[in-house]
Amino acid sequence: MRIAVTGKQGQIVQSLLRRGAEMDVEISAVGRPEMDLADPASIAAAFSALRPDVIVSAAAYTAVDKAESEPELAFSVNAAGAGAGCRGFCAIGAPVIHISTEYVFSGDRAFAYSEEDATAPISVYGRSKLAGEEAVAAANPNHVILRTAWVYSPFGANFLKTMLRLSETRDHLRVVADQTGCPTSALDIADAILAIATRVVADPEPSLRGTFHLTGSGEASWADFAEEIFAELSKSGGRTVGVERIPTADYPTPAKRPANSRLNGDKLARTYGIRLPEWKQSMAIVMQDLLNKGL
Ligand SMILES: NC(=O)C1=CN([C@@H]2O[C@H](COP(=O)(O)OP(=O)(O)OC[C@H]3O[C@@H](n4cnc5c(N)ncnc54)[C@H](OP(=O)(O)O)[C@@H]3O)[C@@H](O)[C@H]2O)C=CC1
Ligand SMILES: Cc1cn([C@H]2C[C@H](O)[C@@H](COP(=O)(O)OP(=O)(O)O[C@H]3O[C@@H](C)C(=O)[C@@H](O)[C@H]3O)O2)c(=O)[nH]c1=O
Repeated sequence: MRIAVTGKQGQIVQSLLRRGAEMDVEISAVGRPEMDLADPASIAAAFSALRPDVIVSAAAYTAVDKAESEPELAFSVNAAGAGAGCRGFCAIGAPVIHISTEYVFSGDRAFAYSEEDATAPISVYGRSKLAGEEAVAAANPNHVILRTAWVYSPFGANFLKTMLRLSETRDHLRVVADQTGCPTSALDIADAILAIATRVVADPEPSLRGTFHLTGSGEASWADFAEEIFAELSKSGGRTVGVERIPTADYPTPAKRPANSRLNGDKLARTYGIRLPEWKQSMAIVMQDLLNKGL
């Protein structure tokens, strides 16, 4: 199976490339400078040379706070760019697996969100990703949209690496405790993408298409996540860092985040038999990876 993925340095791209190398799957990463999602002409040109069996649409404008002051760029990459990319993919005839986010929801409800729940994004990033889902679905009926959340990995920028970096200069951090979700390892997402790709390439069954939720199992607040990171760090002989649990109101940011970021993964479990491991288990693996590299 040949896979093309958009983006080069992103967490999910890098995780897919690692898993692809381990499992001997051919994966081509297509991204800047040759392919810029803000430049539709570059998308068509980049894909005309490729003949993948499946495309993973993983590139996105992911700077949640910055998007509030750059809405045009966020929309051109996450909505118009994602849609233009998928029209190109559709011409190739390949199915597309598009990655989206729980930030398409408002976070106002008390339970984990299902695929049928109404979307109502509260940030520019969330609105641009929702517009991207709509553009992808309109461009290519042969699609799987995977909504995930709170992604971390040994690669790129993420909350886990931010906590480790900040802990180098501080023995105490203030972290919000009233937003709940589930931390999700990009390596686990890569495993799921490869399993889903294998199925959609081989089987035209309509129920394998559509929107699915995919996060680590269990739940946490950002403060729980930070405490677990520092517990792992200290277990490995590293620094001791205290976490002060604070309300969102005490950590003002340009973009609003959903109070409830939890996603219900039952549909994916039912359809594909995929459920990701408990988040603490996966986090320990990523921490070990980073600590082995001396980070
Ligand atoms: N991070 C998270 O917590 C979550 C992420 N998601 C979604 O998952 C997907 C992957 O996220 P993640 O791996 O964390 O992303 P990263 O922020 O790690 O990387 C973003 C990727 O998008 C590429 N990119 C950004 N702008 C452009 C552009 N104009 N043209 C081409 N490529 C571009 C980057 O390119 P380059 O290689 O040049 O740097 C990079 O490869 C995204 O769709 C995101 O919305 C969903 C839920 C949670
Ligand atoms: C650095 C820091 C953040 N926080 C809070 C702010 C915020 O509410 C929360 C997470 O902050 P971040 O900016 O790292 O996370 P954020 O960029 O909002 O993460 C999101 O990224 C996009 C791409 C997604 O799709 C989402 O699923 C989600 O993972 O932690 C603290 O409370 N203390 C701190 O020291």
